[in-house]
Amino acid sequence: MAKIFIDGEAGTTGLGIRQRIQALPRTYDLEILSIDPAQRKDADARRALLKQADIAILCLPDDAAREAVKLAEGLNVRLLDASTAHRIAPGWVYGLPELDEQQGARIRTAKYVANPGCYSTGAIALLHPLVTAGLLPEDHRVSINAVSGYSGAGRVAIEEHEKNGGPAFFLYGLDLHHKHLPEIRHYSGLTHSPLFVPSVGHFPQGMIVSIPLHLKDLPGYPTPRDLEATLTKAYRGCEHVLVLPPETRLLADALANTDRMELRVHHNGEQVVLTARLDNLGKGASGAAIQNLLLMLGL
Ligand SMILES: NC(=O)C1=CN([C@@H]2O[C@H](COP(=O)(O)OP(=O)(O)OC[C@H]3O[C@@H](n4cnc5c(N)ncnc54)[C@H](OP(=O)(O)O)[C@@H]3O)[C@@H](O)[C@H]2O)C=CC1
Ligand SMILES: CC(=O)N[C@@H](CCC(=O)OP(=O)(O)O)C(=O)O
Repeated sequence: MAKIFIDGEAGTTGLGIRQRIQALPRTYDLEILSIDPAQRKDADARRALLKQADIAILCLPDDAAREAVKLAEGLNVRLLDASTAHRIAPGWVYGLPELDEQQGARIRTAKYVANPGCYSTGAIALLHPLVTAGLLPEDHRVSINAVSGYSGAGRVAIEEHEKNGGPAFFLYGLDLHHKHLPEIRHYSGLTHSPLFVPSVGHFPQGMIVSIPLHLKDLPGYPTPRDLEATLTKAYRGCEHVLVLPPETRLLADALANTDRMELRVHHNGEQVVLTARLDNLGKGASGAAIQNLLLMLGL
């Protein structure tokens, strides 16, 4: 039986992971080690559970995640970190199994796996295959727009939205230094940091990441079909990522409570908008963590 400790189990991501583990078939034989809620921030109590666990999933703010890694030093436990702390850190494997054909195998044997950011999952899934195929030059200057459900900002924001009605819609990250940019740049293969404008709508779960491109600016003037065919080939056989035909209207929360992501190439022949739709708490967080956990366990 594999023992799993979810550090930060009571938070938004932690809760989603616990519910998903509990819903897995019993034959997977997983045991969740839970901490006494009164001791959830006590370093000794956390280390004691890290010592017993085969895998610990860190669902903590970045500083607390870094602290957990220190607490686990010298122990046999493998770590899956949902925070932003280790996404491009040396020695950590990026937990996006669909990144390329080897990524699943890298995750399977890794001691340290970093779960991707929600926006990053959509952006990298759209950009990486196009850069790899040479359709998008590495030094192309890319803009990314995105909207997330309010659960993306954690428990305190959820309470604010649900108690006070919350704002209908807002842009944020307007200093243009969003915390996901380093991983987006690193794993998409771009040499320039994209211009990224995230936003939040007054709906709990869901996300659309969209990337506009002028095809005439790309080498060889590719067609929308070239882009779609490249994405389709990259994700053939992937259970959680689907490349689908364009739509005229895309609802941001249509995949709420699923662990899927849908990619589309919308176009008018000369201009395209690539879109990734997902649940920020599903493929954008807890669903991805379960995918990684099962890979790490060889299940
Ligand atoms: N929400 C999302 O869509 C996504 C979130 N993430 C990442 O997952 C991590 C958790 O986020 P989220 O679940 O939204 O956040 P929440 O605020 O909902 O939950 C964080 C949890 O961590 C606990 N905690 C805080 N400090 C410590 C500590 N020092 N030791 C132990 N426990 C601690 C909190 O307890 P208390 O509330 O009592 O302080 C809370 O239970 C973050 O790094 C976030 O960036 C990743 C992908 C998406
Ligand atoms: C709506 C909202 O605020 N979203 C968060 C990102 C979600 C998240 O916490 O992502 P990671 O921890 O995986 O990086 C933000 O923009 O900071």
